[in-house]
Amino acid sequence: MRKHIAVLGGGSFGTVIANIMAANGHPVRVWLRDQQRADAMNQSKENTRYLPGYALSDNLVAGTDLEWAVQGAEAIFVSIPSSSFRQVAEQAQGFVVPEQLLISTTKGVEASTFALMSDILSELFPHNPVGVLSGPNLAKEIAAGHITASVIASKSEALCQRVQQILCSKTFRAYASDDVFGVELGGTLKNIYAIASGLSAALGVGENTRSMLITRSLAEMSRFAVAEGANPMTFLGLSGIGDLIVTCSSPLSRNYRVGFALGQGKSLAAAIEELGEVAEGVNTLKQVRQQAIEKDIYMPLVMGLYEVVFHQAPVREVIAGMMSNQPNVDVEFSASN
Ligand SMILES: NC(=O)C1=CN([C@@H]2O[C@H](COP(=O)(O)OP(=O)(O)OC[C@H]3O[C@@H](n4cnc5c(N)ncnc54)[C@H](O)[C@@H]3O)[C@@H](O)[C@H]2O)C=CC1
Ligand SMILES: O=C(CO)COP(=O)(O)O
Repeated sequence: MRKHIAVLGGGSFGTVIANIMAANGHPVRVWLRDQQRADAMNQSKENTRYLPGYALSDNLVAGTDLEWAVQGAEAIFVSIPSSSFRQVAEQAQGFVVPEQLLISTTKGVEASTFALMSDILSELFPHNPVGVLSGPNLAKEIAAGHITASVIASKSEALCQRVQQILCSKTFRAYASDDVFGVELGGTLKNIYAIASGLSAALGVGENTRSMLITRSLAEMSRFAVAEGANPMTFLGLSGIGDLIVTCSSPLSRNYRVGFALGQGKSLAAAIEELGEVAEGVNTLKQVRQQAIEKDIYMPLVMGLYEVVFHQAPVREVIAGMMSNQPNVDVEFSASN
C-alpha cells in the first residue's frame, strides 16, 4: 500500500505544499491544532482562514491527532513557525521512526540558541534523513498556479530525489542541493531585508534606492554567511537572491507588509496584529543583530533596521546616518566584503 505524507502545520505554506503533493496523487495528512478548522477543511475542501478559494484535493485530509499524521508516513514536512517548531517536533518524537524523511519548510531561527530548524530536527532525530525546502515561494502565488521553483537541500541524495518526485508538477519544480546550511540561511536572512524593503516602499523611495537596497542586502547576507561558515555562492541561487527578490518586491510577503506598516507610522505590535500571520523576520532581525555584535560582522542595514523596528528610531534619520558614514568603509567587492 502506498505510504502517506504528513504535513505538520496548516497555515498558508503547509496547506499549499500539502495540496501539491495530494494533487500529484499522494495521500496527504495535514496536522492542525484546531479540530473545528480541520473538520471545516475536510468538509469544504478549502482552507478558508489562510487560502480562501483554493480548492483542496480529495487526497488531502486534515486532522488534529499527531500520531495519526506522523505514524507510517514516508515523509514528514514541518511547516510550523520557528517560535513553536521545537515544541511540535518534540511532541512528534514518540511517533517518528528512523527511516522517515524529515523536511523543514520554516524560514526562521530559534530565539536564544540561533539554531536553524534543520539543526533542531537533526538534534531531536539524529537517525533520520533531514532536508530543507526553501526558495522564492509565496504561498498565494503557488495556490494561484503560477510557475514556481524551490530548492530541496539535504546531505541525503535519496531524500532530495524522493522529494523531487513527490513535489514536482507542471507548475512546481524543486532543484536539489547538498548545501543545507546555505539554503536554509538564505531563506531565513532574506526576511530581514523584506521588512526593510516594505518600509522603504511606504516611504515612496525610487527604483535606484530599491535596487541599492536589494543588492546591498545580498552583500550583507553573504558577509554574514561567510562569517558563519556558509558558502556564499549558494546565495546566488533560488534560495538566496531568488527569495530575496520576491520578498523584497511583493506585498504578498508578510515580512514586507510588516515593514510597510512600520513605514506608515504604525507600531510593531499593530503591524503584527494587523498581519495575523507569522513574519519570521522580526525575530530573525533581533537574533542576527546579536550575532553580528558578538562576532563583529559589519551589517549596517541590520543595525539601522533594528533601531527603527525595536526602538522607534525615525527611519529618515537612520538613513541619513548611514549616508553620512565615512564612504571609504564601502567597498563593493573584496575578500572580506
Ligand atoms: N507563506 C509563505 O508564502 C511561505 C512560508 N514559509 C515558511 O513556512 C513557515 C510557516 O509559514 P506559514 O504556513 O505561511 O505560516 P502561517 O502563519 O500561515 O501559519 C502557521 C501555522 O502554524 C500553526 N501553528 C503555530 N503554532 C503552532 C503550534 N504550536 N502547534 C501547531 N500548529 C501551530 C498555525 O496555527 C498556522 O496554521 C514559516 O516559517 C514561513 O517562513 C516558507 C515559504 C513560503
Ligand atoms: O518566504 C516566503 C516566500 O518565499 C514568504 O515570505 P513571507 O513569510 O514574508 O510571506
